[in-house]
Amino acid sequence: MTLTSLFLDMQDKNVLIVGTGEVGIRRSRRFLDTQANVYIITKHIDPQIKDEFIKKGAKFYDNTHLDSLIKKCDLIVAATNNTQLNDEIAKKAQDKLINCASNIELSNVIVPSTFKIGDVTVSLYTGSKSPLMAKKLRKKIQQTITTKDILNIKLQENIRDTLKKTIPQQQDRKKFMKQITTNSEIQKYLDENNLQKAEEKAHNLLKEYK
Ligand SMILES: C[C@@]1(CC(=O)O)c2cc3[nH]c(cc4nc(cc5[nH]c(cc(n2)[C@H]1CCC(=O)O)[C@@](C)(CC(=O)O)[C@@H]5CCC(=O)O)C(CC(=O)O)=C4CCC(=O)O)c(CCC(=O)O)c3CC(=O)O
Ligand SMILES: NC(=O)C1=CN([C@@H]2O[C@H](COP(=O)(O)OP(=O)(O)OC[C@H]3O[C@@H](n4cnc5c(N)ncnc54)[C@H](O)[C@@H]3O)[C@@H](O)[C@H]2O)C=CC1
Repeated sequence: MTLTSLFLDMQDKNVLIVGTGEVGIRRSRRFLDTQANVYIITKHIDPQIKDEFIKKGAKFYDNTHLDSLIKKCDLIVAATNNTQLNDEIAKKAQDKLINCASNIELSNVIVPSTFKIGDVTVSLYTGSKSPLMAKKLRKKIQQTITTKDILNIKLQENIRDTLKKTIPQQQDRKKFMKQITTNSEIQKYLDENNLQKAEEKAHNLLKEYK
């Protein structure tokens, strides 16, 4: 296993997408949403999608700019339906971050199946064995994360700031945090979607703790 999972901050990074079929469009949207500088080489694109992407800051080019854009960019996505061309692009970009949609062997970046709910991002990968199962598992996992989980995260975010100022030892802060996730009154408030009451109770517990 030579892969590890990371979250990259793509803001202001230069990303080149070659090809604007299903995959190229999907990848373009994904990187535009991270506020990367997205450069797109296209032969043909739906004018409505082109407008949407230009509004989000994308810049469009034809094939003659391929070499100079590879040089300029940090991450390259080869997503044409010409697999030979994708391979050539990937080989030229071996010292960059490269996602070759048609050849995993030439990729050093995998685009996982991803969803975001509240402050949680889940990304999963089936080892290039089954993108369809990745999609199915994504939906399955999506259903298991509840509003209450998201509220627990918000509660901990709020209480962590106060804890760092009031409880000096990290191990003690951890103990207190665990207490919050198991306190039945707090959890009942979160069941009722009442974050404010849960916070009040947590702050009261903190006062008692000291
Ligand atoms: C290696 C990888 C690429 C990479 O990282 O660049 C890759 C490769 C390939 N996928 C192919 C096909 C399909 N891909 C999808 C869908 C997704 N594919 C995605 C990721 C990945 N796909 C990476 C591995 C992820 C993993 O293993 O977990 C997802 C998760 C993320 C995303 O793309 O945004 C997204 C689901 C998003 C979601 O909804 O969650 C569907 C389903 C559909 O379209 O509905 C099909 C048709 C069914 C099928 O063919 O299986 C083919 C062509 C095969 C052929 O020619 O026959 C190749 C190339 C090859 O296998 O050679
Ligand atoms: N990684 C993934 O999730 C998936 C990968 N694939 C693979 O990725 C590749 C792309 O798949 P799709 O987007 O579904 O194909 P598609 O057929 O929808 O789109 C291919 C695009 O490449 C463009 N193109 C072809 N030659 C070009 C050139 N010289 N310069 C610029 N653009 C060019 C075409 O105009 C077209 O818009 C295929 O090789 C396919 O096997 C397919 C499905 C999913």
